[in-house]
Amino acid sequence: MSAYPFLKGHGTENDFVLLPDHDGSIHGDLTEERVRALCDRRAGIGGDGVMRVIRTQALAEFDQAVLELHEPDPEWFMDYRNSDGSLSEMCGNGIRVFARHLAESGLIDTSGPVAIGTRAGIRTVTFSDAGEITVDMGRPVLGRDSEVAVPPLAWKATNIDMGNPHAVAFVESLDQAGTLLEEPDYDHAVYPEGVNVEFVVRRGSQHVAMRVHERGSGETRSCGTGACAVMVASAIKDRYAPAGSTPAGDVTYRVDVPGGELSITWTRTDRVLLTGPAVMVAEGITDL
Ligand SMILES: N[C@@H](CCC[C@H](N)C(=O)O)C(=O)O
Repeated sequence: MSAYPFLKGHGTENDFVLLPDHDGSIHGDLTEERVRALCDRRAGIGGDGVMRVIRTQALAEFDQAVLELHEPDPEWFMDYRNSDGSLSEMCGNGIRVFARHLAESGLIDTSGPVAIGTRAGIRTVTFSDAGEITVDMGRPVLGRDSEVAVPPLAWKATNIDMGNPHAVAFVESLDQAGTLLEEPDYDHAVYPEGVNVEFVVRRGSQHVAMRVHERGSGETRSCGTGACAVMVASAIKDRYAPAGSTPAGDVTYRVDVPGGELSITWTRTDRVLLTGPAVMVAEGITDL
């Protein structure tokens, strides 16, 4: 069995195992079963997901094809997998941790914006002097609203795609979501690929708090794409932008998650900018 280097990091306690695989040689070894073993919090390293750090030139055909739809060609690609081994298109906390790792390893120049490839397309990250990282998460796409339920309770859910699917439910109290040990019920016709479900309460003006049940990982302490979906749904509800339109001016919300706090701006040019911390906590060797 080969030995592979790994790193561990988190963004607002949404935690990840990173596998540097610059030339793509471990691709075939990273089975769903191995991802599950790496993410196991008792028998493995533990994490909400695994990110393979690979040069885009070394990507397999499918992911190459995704990136060819987007310009310019980024040097690095975030190959994200949930803790159950399933692939996801995008991870807002993960991409900051991914960028932090590239920066700390001297693999990117952090004096300007850095483009990173994902299955949702290219995302650009910017480093601030204060140590936080801002990700241009692209445009929010609104879909058909539906209902989510934690029986016996059910709520109307706003459908927002941030590169991956989200159902945002405004609740009276975050406790209403219960233990979230089970996946909330959702409309499979609206979300045939599954969905991340966010529960939101208002905390103040342009300030909300959320819990999330992530597709493929269960309840996590934070979700960057989820926080962006929550911000957009809240801004629409607060009439900063009529549904299907953009805000008249840039609008910023604070989004509290169980693992910390994120700041999100929806610009009048329809970009969603996610700002938050990214921390590396460990590194070592694994046989996968
Ligand atoms: N935690 C992430 C999202 C990870 C992927 C998600 N579970 C999915 O399957 O879409 C984030 O910070 O955005």
